Amino acid sequence: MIKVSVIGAKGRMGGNVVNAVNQADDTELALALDAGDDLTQVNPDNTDVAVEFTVPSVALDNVLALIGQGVDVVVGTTGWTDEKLDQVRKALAEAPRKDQAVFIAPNFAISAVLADYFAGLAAKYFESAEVVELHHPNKVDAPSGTAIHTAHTIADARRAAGLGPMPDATETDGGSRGQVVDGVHVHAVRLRGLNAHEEVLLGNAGEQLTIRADSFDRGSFMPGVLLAVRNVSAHPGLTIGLDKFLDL
Ligand SMILES: NC(=O)c1ccc[n+]([C@@H]2O[C@H](COP(=O)([O-])OP(=O)(O)OC[C@H]3O[C@@H](n4cnc5c(N)ncnc54)[C@H](O)[C@@H]3O)[C@@H](O)[C@H]2O)c1
Ligand SMILES: O=C(O)C1=N[C@H](C(=O)O)CCC1
Repeated sequence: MIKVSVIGAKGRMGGNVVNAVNQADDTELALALDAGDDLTQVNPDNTDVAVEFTVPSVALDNVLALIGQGVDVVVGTTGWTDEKLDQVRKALAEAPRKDQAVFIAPNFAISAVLADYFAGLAAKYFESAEVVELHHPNKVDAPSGTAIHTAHTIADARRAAGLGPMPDATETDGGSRGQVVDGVHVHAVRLRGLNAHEEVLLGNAGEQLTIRADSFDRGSFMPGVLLAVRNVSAHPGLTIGLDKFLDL
Protein backbone atom coordinates (compact mmCIF):
# COMPACT_ATOMS: atom_id res chain seq x y z
CA MET A 1 0.00 0.00 0.00
CA ILE A 2 1.18 3.51 -0.84
CA LYS A 3 0.76 5.79 2.16
CA VAL A 4 -0.54 9.17 0.95
CA SER A 5 -0.84 12.45 2.84
CA VAL A 6 -3.00 15.19 1.34
CA ILE A 7 -2.11 18.86 1.77
CA GLY A 8 -5.06 21.17 1.10
CA ALA A 9 -7.40 18.36 2.14
CA LYS A 10 -10.35 20.68 2.89
CA GLY A 11 -10.27 22.20 -0.61
CA ARG A 12 -12.23 21.25 -3.72
CA MET A 13 -9.38 19.18 -5.18
CA GLY A 14 -7.91 18.01 -1.86
CA GLY A 15 -11.29 16.63 -0.75
CA ASN A 16 -11.60 14.65 -3.99
CA VAL A 17 -8.05 13.32 -3.55
CA VAL A 18 -8.85 12.14 0.01
CA ASN A 19 -11.84 10.19 -1.37
CA ALA A 20 -9.86 8.77 -4.30
CA VAL A 21 -7.03 7.63 -2.02
CA ASN A 22 -9.53 6.01 0.36
CA GLN A 23 -11.27 4.20 -2.51
CA ALA A 24 -8.23 2.89 -4.43
CA ASP A 25 -7.02 -0.63 -3.61
CA ASP A 26 -3.32 0.25 -3.48
CA THR A 27 -3.35 3.55 -1.55
CA GLU A 28 -4.18 4.46 2.04
CA LEU A 29 -4.71 7.89 3.58
CA ALA A 30 -2.01 8.90 6.06
CA LEU A 31 -2.65 12.55 6.98
CA ALA A 32 -5.21 15.05 5.69
CA LEU A 33 -3.81 18.52 6.36
CA ASP A 34 -4.93 22.04 5.50
CA ALA A 35 -4.04 25.67 6.28
CA GLY A 36 -2.56 26.08 9.76
CA ASP A 37 -1.50 22.44 10.10
CA ASP A 38 2.17 21.65 10.77
CA LEU A 39 3.82 19.92 7.80
CA THR A 40 6.54 18.48 10.04
CA GLN A 41 3.91 15.85 10.95
CA VAL A 42 4.56 14.40 7.48
CA ASN A 43 7.55 12.05 7.52
CA PRO A 44 8.75 8.84 5.81
CA ASP A 45 7.36 6.71 8.66
CA ASN A 46 3.76 7.73 7.93
CA THR A 47 3.94 8.92 4.30
CA ASP A 48 5.33 7.66 0.98
CA VAL A 49 3.80 10.39 -1.19
CA ALA A 50 2.35 13.79 -0.24
CA VAL A 51 -0.22 15.27 -2.64
CA GLU A 52 -0.28 19.09 -2.68
CA PHE A 53 -3.41 20.97 -3.88
CA THR A 54 -3.47 24.36 -2.16
CA VAL A 55 -3.10 27.89 -3.58
CA PRO A 56 -0.35 29.28 -5.81
CA SER A 57 0.91 31.66 -3.09
CA VAL A 58 1.86 28.84 -0.66
CA ALA A 59 2.62 25.84 -2.88
CA LEU A 60 6.37 26.46 -3.22
CA ASP A 61 6.89 26.77 0.56
CA ASN A 62 4.83 23.61 1.13
CA VAL A 63 6.76 21.64 -1.48
CA LEU A 64 10.12 22.78 -0.06
CA ALA A 65 8.96 21.80 3.44
CA LEU A 66 7.79 18.37 2.23
CA ILE A 67 11.08 17.75 0.42
CA GLY A 68 12.83 18.61 3.69
CA GLN A 69 10.64 16.03 5.46
CA GLY A 70 12.03 13.30 3.16
CA VAL A 71 8.84 12.36 1.27
CA ASP A 72 8.01 12.29 -2.44
CA VAL A 73 5.53 14.90 -3.61
CA VAL A 74 2.80 15.10 -6.28
CA VAL A 75 1.70 18.68 -6.95
CA GLY A 76 -1.44 19.91 -8.69
CA THR A 77 -1.37 23.51 -7.51
CA THR A 78 -0.75 26.07 -10.25
CA GLY A 79 1.48 29.17 -10.33
CA TRP A 80 4.87 27.65 -11.14
CA THR A 81 7.54 29.87 -12.69
CA ASP A 82 11.02 28.91 -13.89
CA GLU A 83 12.47 30.53 -10.74
CA LYS A 84 10.21 28.50 -8.44
CA LEU A 85 10.99 25.29 -10.33
CA ASP A 86 14.71 26.00 -9.90
CA GLN A 87 14.17 26.27 -6.14
CA VAL A 88 12.50 22.85 -6.17
CA ARG A 89 15.42 21.35 -8.14
CA LYS A 90 17.90 22.89 -5.67
CA ALA A 91 15.97 21.52 -2.68
CA LEU A 92 15.86 18.06 -4.28
CA ALA A 93 19.63 18.15 -4.77
CA GLU A 94 19.97 18.71 -1.01
CA ALA A 95 17.10 16.42 0.04
CA PRO A 96 17.38 13.95 2.95
CA ARG A 97 16.97 11.01 0.54
CA LYS A 98 19.16 10.77 -2.58
CA ASP A 99 16.38 9.48 -4.86
CA GLN A 100 13.63 11.86 -3.75
CA ALA A 101 11.03 12.88 -6.33
CA VAL A 102 8.64 15.73 -7.05
CA PHE A 103 6.02 15.54 -9.79
CA ILE A 104 4.08 18.63 -10.92
CA ALA A 105 1.17 18.52 -13.38
CA PRO A 106 -0.68 21.59 -14.62
CA ASN A 107 -3.60 19.26 -15.37
CA PHE A 108 -4.32 15.66 -14.36
CA ALA A 109 -7.27 15.11 -16.75
CA ILE A 110 -6.44 12.85 -19.70
CA SER A 111 -8.52 15.09 -22.01
CA ALA A 112 -6.44 18.16 -21.13
CA VAL A 113 -3.12 16.27 -21.35
CA LEU A 114 -4.07 15.01 -24.82
CA ALA A 115 -5.34 18.44 -25.93
CA ASP A 116 -1.94 19.87 -25.01
CA TYR A 117 -0.15 17.02 -26.81
CA PHE A 118 -2.29 17.38 -29.96
CA ALA A 119 -1.76 21.15 -29.94
CA GLY A 120 1.98 20.51 -29.97
CA LEU A 121 1.60 18.18 -32.96
CA ALA A 122 -0.65 20.58 -34.88
CA ALA A 123 1.03 23.92 -34.16
CA LYS A 124 3.65 23.81 -36.90
CA TYR A 125 0.99 23.43 -39.59
CA PHE A 126 -0.89 26.66 -38.77
CA GLU A 127 -0.11 30.36 -39.20
CA SER A 128 -2.14 31.37 -36.14
CA ALA A 129 -2.81 29.80 -32.74
CA GLU A 130 -4.60 31.14 -29.67
CA VAL A 131 -5.69 29.52 -26.40
CA VAL A 132 -9.00 30.11 -24.61
CA GLU A 133 -9.44 28.71 -21.11
CA LEU A 134 -12.80 28.73 -19.35
CA HIS A 135 -13.22 28.05 -15.62
CA HIS A 136 -15.49 28.32 -12.60
CA PRO A 137 -15.52 31.82 -11.03
CA ASN A 138 -13.96 30.61 -7.74
CA LYS A 139 -10.60 30.10 -9.43
CA VAL A 140 -7.99 32.51 -7.97
CA ASP A 141 -5.48 32.56 -10.85
CA ALA A 142 -5.69 33.56 -14.50
CA PRO A 143 -4.72 32.39 -16.97
CA SER A 144 -4.91 28.75 -15.91
CA GLY A 145 -1.75 26.74 -15.38
CA THR A 146 -2.93 24.45 -18.15
CA ALA A 147 -3.30 27.31 -20.64
CA ILE A 148 0.16 28.65 -19.79
CA HIS A 149 1.58 25.16 -20.35
CA THR A 150 -0.27 24.80 -23.68
CA ALA A 151 0.96 28.21 -24.83
CA HIS A 152 4.55 27.07 -24.20
CA THR A 153 3.86 23.77 -26.01
CA ILE A 154 2.60 25.69 -29.06
CA ALA A 155 5.49 28.17 -28.91
CA ASP A 156 8.08 25.37 -28.65
CA ALA A 157 6.58 23.61 -31.69
CA ARG A 158 6.48 26.84 -33.71
CA ARG A 159 10.11 27.63 -32.81
CA ALA A 160 11.23 24.11 -33.72
CA ALA A 161 9.49 24.49 -37.11
CA GLY A 162 11.08 27.90 -37.70
CA LEU A 163 7.76 29.75 -37.74
CA GLY A 164 7.82 33.51 -37.12
CA PRO A 165 5.31 35.64 -35.21
CA MET A 166 1.61 35.15 -35.88
CA PRO A 167 -0.26 37.63 -38.08
CA ASP A 168 -1.99 40.32 -36.00
CA ALA A 169 -2.74 43.86 -37.16
CA THR A 170 -4.21 45.01 -33.82
CA GLU A 171 -3.24 48.63 -33.17
CA THR A 172 -5.35 49.36 -30.09
CA ASP A 173 -5.95 46.90 -27.25
CA GLY A 174 -7.55 47.59 -23.89
CA GLY A 175 -6.82 44.02 -22.84
CA SER A 176 -9.21 42.23 -25.19
CA ARG A 177 -6.44 40.31 -26.95
CA GLY A 178 -5.61 38.45 -23.74
CA GLN A 179 -2.26 37.78 -22.07
CA VAL A 180 0.66 36.98 -24.36
CA VAL A 181 2.45 33.86 -23.06
CA ASP A 182 5.59 32.96 -25.02
CA GLY A 183 4.14 34.78 -28.05
CA VAL A 184 0.74 33.05 -27.82
CA HIS A 185 -2.42 35.00 -26.90
CA VAL A 186 -4.24 33.35 -23.96
CA HIS A 187 -7.82 34.34 -23.04
CA ALA A 188 -9.48 33.53 -19.70
CA VAL A 189 -13.26 33.22 -19.14
CA ARG A 190 -14.71 32.91 -15.60
CA LEU A 191 -18.33 31.79 -15.65
CA ARG A 192 -20.71 30.28 -13.09
CA GLY A 193 -21.61 26.76 -14.17
CA LEU A 194 -18.25 25.97 -15.75
CA ASN A 195 -15.60 23.71 -14.23
CA ALA A 196 -12.36 23.50 -16.28
CA HIS A 197 -12.22 23.80 -20.06
CA GLU A 198 -9.68 24.69 -22.73
CA GLU A 199 -9.85 25.42 -26.43
CA VAL A 200 -6.87 25.68 -28.73
CA LEU A 201 -7.73 27.54 -31.93
CA LEU A 202 -5.41 27.00 -34.90
CA GLY A 203 -5.96 28.88 -38.14
CA ASN A 204 -4.81 29.02 -41.74
CA ALA A 205 -6.33 30.91 -44.65
CA GLY A 206 -9.78 29.37 -45.14
CA GLU A 207 -9.57 26.70 -42.39
CA GLN A 208 -9.53 26.21 -38.65
CA LEU A 209 -8.74 23.35 -36.29
CA THR A 210 -10.25 23.49 -32.80
CA ILE A 211 -8.94 21.22 -30.04
CA ARG A 212 -11.16 21.29 -26.95
CA ALA A 213 -10.92 19.56 -23.58
CA ASP A 214 -13.72 19.69 -20.98
CA SER A 215 -13.51 18.60 -17.35
CA PHE A 216 -17.12 18.64 -16.24
CA ASP A 217 -16.32 17.63 -12.66
CA ARG A 218 -13.27 17.15 -10.43
CA GLY A 219 -13.54 13.37 -10.60
CA SER A 220 -11.94 13.75 -14.04
CA PHE A 221 -8.61 14.60 -12.39
CA MET A 222 -8.49 11.63 -10.00
CA PRO A 223 -7.24 8.83 -12.31
CA GLY A 224 -4.34 11.12 -13.23
CA VAL A 225 -3.59 11.96 -9.60
CA LEU A 226 -3.52 8.25 -8.70
CA LEU A 227 -1.32 7.51 -11.73
CA ALA A 228 1.12 10.15 -10.49
CA VAL A 229 1.02 8.79 -6.92
CA ARG A 230 1.87 5.31 -8.26
CA ASN A 231 4.70 6.54 -10.53
CA VAL A 232 6.35 9.49 -8.79
CA SER A 233 8.79 7.49 -6.64
CA ALA A 234 10.23 5.69 -9.67
CA HIS A 235 11.24 9.06 -11.18
CA PRO A 236 13.78 10.77 -8.89
CA GLY A 237 14.22 14.52 -9.35
CA LEU A 238 11.63 16.92 -10.77
CA THR A 239 9.19 15.70 -13.43
CA ILE A 240 6.62 18.01 -15.03
CA GLY A 241 3.51 16.92 -16.92
CA LEU A 242 1.37 13.77 -16.85
CA ASP A 243 2.40 13.03 -20.46
CA LYS A 244 5.67 11.75 -18.94
CA PHE A 245 3.72 8.86 -17.33
CA LEU A 246 1.65 8.07 -20.44
CA ASP A 247 2.62 6.09 -23.51
CA LEU A 248 2.23 8.98 -25.98
N1 LIG B 1 -3.43 20.01 -11.78
C1 LIG B 1 -4.76 19.84 -11.90
O1 LIG B 1 -5.25 18.93 -12.59
C2 LIG B 1 -5.66 20.78 -11.17
C3 LIG B 1 -7.06 20.59 -11.19
C4 LIG B 1 -7.85 21.44 -10.47
C5 LIG B 1 -7.28 22.46 -9.73
N2 LIG B 1 -5.93 22.64 -9.76
C6 LIG B 1 -5.25 23.65 -8.97
O2 LIG B 1 -5.20 23.18 -7.64
C7 LIG B 1 -5.18 24.30 -6.74
C8 LIG B 1 -6.30 24.11 -5.72
O3 LIG B 1 -7.53 24.21 -6.36
P1 LIG B 1 -8.89 24.02 -5.53
O4 LIG B 1 -10.01 24.29 -6.46
O5 LIG B 1 -8.84 22.73 -4.78
O6 LIG B 1 -8.75 25.23 -4.48
P2 LIG B 1 -9.50 25.39 -3.07
O7 LIG B 1 -9.48 26.85 -2.77
O8 LIG B 1 -10.81 24.69 -3.09
O9 LIG B 1 -8.58 24.60 -2.03
C9 LIG B 1 -7.36 25.06 -1.58
C10 LIG B 1 -7.16 24.50 -0.18
O10 LIG B 1 -5.82 24.79 0.22
C11 LIG B 1 -5.89 25.17 1.58
N3 LIG B 1 -4.68 25.91 1.96
C12 LIG B 1 -4.43 27.23 1.80
N4 LIG B 1 -3.22 27.54 2.29
C13 LIG B 1 -2.70 26.37 2.77
C14 LIG B 1 -1.49 26.04 3.40
N5 LIG B 1 -0.54 26.96 3.65
N6 LIG B 1 -1.27 24.74 3.73
C15 LIG B 1 -2.20 23.79 3.51
N7 LIG B 1 -3.39 24.07 2.92
C16 LIG B 1 -3.62 25.34 2.56
C17 LIG B 1 -7.17 25.97 1.70
O11 LIG B 1 -7.59 26.10 3.05
C18 LIG B 1 -8.10 25.12 0.85
O12 LIG B 1 -8.72 24.11 1.63
C19 LIG B 1 -5.31 25.54 -7.63
O13 LIG B 1 -4.02 26.04 -7.90
C20 LIG B 1 -5.93 24.99 -8.90
O14 LIG B 1 -5.63 25.76 -10.03
C21 LIG B 1 -5.13 21.83 -10.47
O1 LIG C 1 -10.17 24.57 -11.18
C1 LIG C 1 -8.98 24.94 -11.28
O2 LIG C 1 -8.50 25.86 -10.59
C2 LIG C 1 -8.10 24.28 -12.26
N1 LIG C 1 -6.84 24.59 -12.27
C3 LIG C 1 -5.85 24.04 -13.14
C4 LIG C 1 -5.30 25.11 -14.05
O3 LIG C 1 -5.17 26.26 -13.65
O4 LIG C 1 -4.95 24.79 -15.19
C5 LIG C 1 -6.34 22.83 -13.88
C6 LIG C 1 -7.75 22.93 -14.31
C7 LIG C 1 -8.67 23.24 -13.14
